[in-house]
Amino acid sequence: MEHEPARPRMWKAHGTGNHFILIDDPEGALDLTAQMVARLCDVRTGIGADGVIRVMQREGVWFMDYRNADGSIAEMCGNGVRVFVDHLRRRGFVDLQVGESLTIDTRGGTRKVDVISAPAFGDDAESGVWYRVNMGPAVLSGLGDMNVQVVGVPGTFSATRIAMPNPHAVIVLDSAETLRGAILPTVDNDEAPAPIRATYTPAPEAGVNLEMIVREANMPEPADASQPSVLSQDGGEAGTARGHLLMRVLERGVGETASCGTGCCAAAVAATMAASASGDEADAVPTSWVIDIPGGRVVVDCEGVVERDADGHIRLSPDTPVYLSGPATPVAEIILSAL
Ligand SMILES: N[C@H](CCC[C@H](N)C(=O)O)C(=O)O
Repeated sequence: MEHEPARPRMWKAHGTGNHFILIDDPEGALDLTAQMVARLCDVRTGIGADGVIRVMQREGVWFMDYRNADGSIAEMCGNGVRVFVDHLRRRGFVDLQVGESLTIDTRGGTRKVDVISAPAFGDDAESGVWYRVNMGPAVLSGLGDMNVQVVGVPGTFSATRIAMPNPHAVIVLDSAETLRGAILPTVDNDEAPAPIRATYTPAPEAGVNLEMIVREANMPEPADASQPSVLSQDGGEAGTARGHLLMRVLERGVGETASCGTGCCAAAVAATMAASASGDEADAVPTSWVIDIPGGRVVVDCEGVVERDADGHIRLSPDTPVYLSGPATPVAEIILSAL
């Protein structure tokens, strides 16, 4: 008797509202097409997700095969890395306790992930765990060479473009109210109806993720100086100046999402560059940022990433990594009926 090939097992999980379908494929046997990814991610006729993560191994190393909701391939996904490692732990693929680390592989290179205790301001009572990811160095791809217009936000904004290594354009808005007023499509920007499309001049050839940030004057409670930093658990500098950002994001290949990990890293680096350029005393420039996105809160640490060369010009260190810390939350195991 002929047997149907076993269907791959799938799960749904999110990292601060950036939601993913995980497909177990340890042997890398599945032929995952762009069309399959797009069908799974369709919120009406599929499961609905911002992206698909195929859980596989390459030469004995766990590899995050990440795809955007439209089926396109991205180099990296910061929230995805946390969700990926959390899934490996829950499935028993790895044995990893708080205080331990795992190095995984992605198209953007290897990433070391520490399992840490959730900080006091995290809302992760269930697991009590956060993940802190070494996201590698940020690369400056352009400063003031791209203008951005967003529907609902008056004016034209000069972008700070940063590769993490996926491409990001960060613009700074003046207030939380302005940020709330932005109208963003829920599909890839190029596919959106013209009246709600964000405009990039010049248009980025391989697309771009857009981050809109607002710097808040005050730290959120209770994440003030009296709280232990999630960063200090791994040698982060006690007394590092901290800042607070609000952010919304328009993801390449997806549309507006509730969170973007690589985008938060790009935003933190851009905010540190802006604070350095505004002439703040070096030790008052925040290098650790609490970032509130619509789907929750993450922390980005970029100590030593923004440097000044001998002529006083701001540049990014090619060797110093950016760290992203945040939660990972399982949602469901999926049994497909159709698709
Ligand atoms: N749409 C992005 C990839 C998703 C990254 C994001 N979800 C994250 O958490 O880093 C891109 O095409 O570059």
